[in-house]
Amino acid sequence: MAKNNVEGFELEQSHGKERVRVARVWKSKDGQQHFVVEWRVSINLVSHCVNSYIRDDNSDIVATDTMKNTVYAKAKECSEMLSVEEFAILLAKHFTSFYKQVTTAIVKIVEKPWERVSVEGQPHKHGFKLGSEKHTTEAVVNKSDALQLTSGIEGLSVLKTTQSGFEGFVRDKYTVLPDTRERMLATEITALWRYSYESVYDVPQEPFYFTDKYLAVKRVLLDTFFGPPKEGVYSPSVQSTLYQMANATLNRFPDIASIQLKMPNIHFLPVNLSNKDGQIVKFNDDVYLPTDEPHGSIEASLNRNRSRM
Ligand SMILES: O=c1[nH]c(=O)c2[nH]c(=O)[nH]c2[nH]1
Repeated sequence: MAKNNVEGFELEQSHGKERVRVARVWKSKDGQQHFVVEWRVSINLVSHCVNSYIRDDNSDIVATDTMKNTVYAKAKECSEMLSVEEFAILLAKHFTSFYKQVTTAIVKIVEKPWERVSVEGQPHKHGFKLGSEKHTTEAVVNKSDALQLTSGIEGLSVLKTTQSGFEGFVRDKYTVLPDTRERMLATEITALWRYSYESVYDVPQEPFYFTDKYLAVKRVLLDTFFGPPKEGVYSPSVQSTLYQMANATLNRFPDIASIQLKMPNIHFLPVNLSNKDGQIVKFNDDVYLPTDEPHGSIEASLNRNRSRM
């Protein structure tokens, strides 16, 4: 936010355009294979335009309509396919370098998960279907090209039918939940990690560096959640599993400085049914009532100790 003292008050302001949708198609050299991304872009500019608030003078305003058009113009200019992170940095850098009054640009993008389909066992040249979890990013760039870059995953729904329990928690007069070493564990992971690059010039230039990193982080999160394919891994709580996932990510990726994970505990309730004649359904880790609310909310972030960076 830009801060100004005006008429005895402190005014903080920024403006931008939210949810600009763009899709971009690239073609292989021979034109045969197509690639597509669909992005939802939100731009927020911190700029010196206090006169628009207090003097009805818009001469310093970058119109939000212009910001929207810039998304399409820059998408057109990108003749080579690039990662969502690179596009966010490129856009943010444009705003801070092109407009003298813009001090900081914040660009957030959510990528829709279009995935190439296979038909008759072969990857289709131009056919895609929508997947589930989304790749997100936020680039904050200021005039001196300082960068804060975060990426994330939204809506990664996972479930395991065993190797989960919860016991030894606080027990008081309101507690009814029994201790268990056998339950279903289901969650929808939201992850947000911050890269340690501090300037737009520090960012690795290898093509798809951040796309590959996104896929690798997702792999580590999932592998840690599930454990090995045959035996799995026991989860004593969502808290413990969340910590293991965050810890594995920071250990594996030196250029990730911190990670935040949100893992709601989505309950699958045991079904037991009886009537006056007796029991109809006796729960034996088999029939569940899936729910979406209420759900437990468990979140934490893990940061590298600054002294070790
Ligand atoms: O893994 C869990 N963590 C909790 O904090 C909690 N609370 C609860 O009722 N069930 C669970 N499970």
